[in-house]
Amino acid sequence: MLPSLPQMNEIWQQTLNWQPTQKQQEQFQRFYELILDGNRQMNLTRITEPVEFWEKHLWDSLRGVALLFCSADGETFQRNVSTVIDIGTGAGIPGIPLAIAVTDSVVTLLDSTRKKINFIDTILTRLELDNVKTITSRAEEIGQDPQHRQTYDLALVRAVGTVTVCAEYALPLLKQNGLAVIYRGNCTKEETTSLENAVQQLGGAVESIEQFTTPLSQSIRHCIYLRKVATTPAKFPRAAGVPTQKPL
Ligand SMILES: C[S@@+](CC[C@H](N)C(=O)[O-])C[C@H]1O[C@@H](n2cnc3c(N)ncnc32)[C@H](O)[C@@H]1O
Repeated sequence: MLPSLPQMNEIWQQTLNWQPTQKQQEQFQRFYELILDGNRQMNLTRITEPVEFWEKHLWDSLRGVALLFCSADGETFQRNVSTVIDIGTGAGIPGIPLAIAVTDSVVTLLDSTRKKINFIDTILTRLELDNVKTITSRAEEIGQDPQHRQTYDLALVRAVGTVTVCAEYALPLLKQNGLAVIYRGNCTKEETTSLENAVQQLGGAVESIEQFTTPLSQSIRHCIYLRKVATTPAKFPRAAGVPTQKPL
């Protein structure tokens, strides 16, 4: 018998002022089971224990986009988030938890590894998700493709590279005033300084850096929020591999 994810409704309520419906809870469970199953063929995640999966994958994914949920006084912080891209999605994290929770957003999952996108394509129907699109490509390539460049309201990047690399991947894809969320464990002063310099070149600004503690293991996490404040110069993103080899 496959292990069951915990419900954790109280924690969802306290941290996001939101609780999954029965259907969403079932979708989270199915996502978890499909990942455990997929893990037998390829390396999708090392986090397989149900409580840890809930906290490190599901809760962490949605905590980073807390601004999409209603605050305690009923206000939604940011309403116009219809197009979302998850850059370097791997097994669909954080994009699939977001697509399950926020059904009126269309979430594009991007990864350069065809095997991972093929896996996601096979699970989307079983998750009953019709608000998800997938692309096998590199962020450097679609960032220069007019069909994608400057078309997204929100870009998410988790565990893909250094903060400046993530900024170079995300900012070209955002519409004016769009928001990038870079999920991090740590965030050092040196990283913040190099990030400030990089985002200026990319037409962005560091809006905020949030530190928070995870609700069960009490680990420290950071989310860096970048706002697109100007057009990104045409030379960014640079050719495939250059952002990592020569970070801004
Ligand atoms: C460590 S995994 C993180 C997966 C997921 N975001 C998570 O948090 O579990 C990094 C993923 O980014 C993808 N990736 C790395 N560089 C990329 C690029 N330039 N464009 C698109 N995907 C990239 C890799 O193929 C890999 O699946």
